[in-house]
Amino acid sequence: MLRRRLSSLLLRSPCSSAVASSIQQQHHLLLPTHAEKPPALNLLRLFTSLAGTDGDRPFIAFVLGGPGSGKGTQCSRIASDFGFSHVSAGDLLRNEISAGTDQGEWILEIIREGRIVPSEITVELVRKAIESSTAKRVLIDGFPRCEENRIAFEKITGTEPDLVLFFDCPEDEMVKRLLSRNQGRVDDNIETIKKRLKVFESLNLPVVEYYSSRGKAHKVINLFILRRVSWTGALLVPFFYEPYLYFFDVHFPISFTRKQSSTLYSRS
Ligand SMILES: Nc1ncnc2c1ncn2[C@@H]1O[C@H](COP(=O)(O)OP(=O)(O)O)[C@@H](O)[C@H]1O
Ligand SMILES: O=c1ccn([C@@H]2O[C@H](COP(=O)(O)OP(=O)(O)O)[C@@H](O)[C@H]2O)c(=O)[nH]1
Ligand SMILES: [Mg+2]
Repeated sequence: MLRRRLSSLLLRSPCSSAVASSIQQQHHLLLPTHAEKPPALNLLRLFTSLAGTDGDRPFIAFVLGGPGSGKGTQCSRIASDFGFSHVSAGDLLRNEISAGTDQGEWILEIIREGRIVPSEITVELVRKAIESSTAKRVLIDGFPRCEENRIAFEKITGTEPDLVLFFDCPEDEMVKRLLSRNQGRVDDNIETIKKRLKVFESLNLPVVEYYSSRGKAHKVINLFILRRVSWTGALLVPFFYEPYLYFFDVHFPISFTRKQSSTLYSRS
């Protein structure tokens, strides 16, 4: 309750809109002119709305972003605050490994090498998780990882996501976070991280771009900006120190070309 009140204050705060508009300006040049841009989406309004509560299937949001961009952290928060079910594709795969299933060993090797597990495995795991969830709204964290995943999911389930959130975060920040994540993961070492970043850029960004061209993807600027600002001692309150990015009301359509997106990512 307190969190929601704080967040609505934050949404209205001049500080957040100033930072938002400066970020928007910063990225403005990267955005090509599209005749029809999807309307900006108020994430908080969406999370608290009744979207997805009256159909035969849940409201589905894909949550994409580079490794370490904060998908898992923020999904847990959104799920507990707004009643979403949180389906993490990576966790589903890791469960297979720890359950010692036939395919577990093979999955472990793929994850260790930072590659993408074949669609027939992941789509099935994600599909079952969605089906067994009783929630009206589901966050699918870290899937689809590539166009092939996306096409297989849409074909097998006959479903498209209602929304795609793209967590934007510079590479150096992602690397720093992964190296200090301390979850004992076989893929959080610098060699595998480099491979994962390459896979993200070459295979996962096209999925974001696909949904962006269909007006479904929305970029969420990562809180690292607020964290940096906060160290400057600007008008900030303690809860800014928490990685609480989804309340930071910056959301605008993503529409950048591959070349432009790599510029974005290679910026330090
Ligand atoms: N906005 C943030 N600012 C700083 N650290 C963060 C932020 N979001 C997540 N983290 C930290 O970064 C690491 C990676 O986050 P995680 O949510 O696991 O990312 P992903 O699921 O995208 O790989 C975790 O240790 C998490 O605590
Ligand atoms: O749909 C998916 C999700 C994950 N992975 C594999 O699982 C690893 C870890 O995924 P997770 O989403 O947990 O990593 P994160 O991006 O959250 O750090 C990835 O690098 C891939 O090797 C995959 O192949 N397909
Ligand atoms: Mg994760």
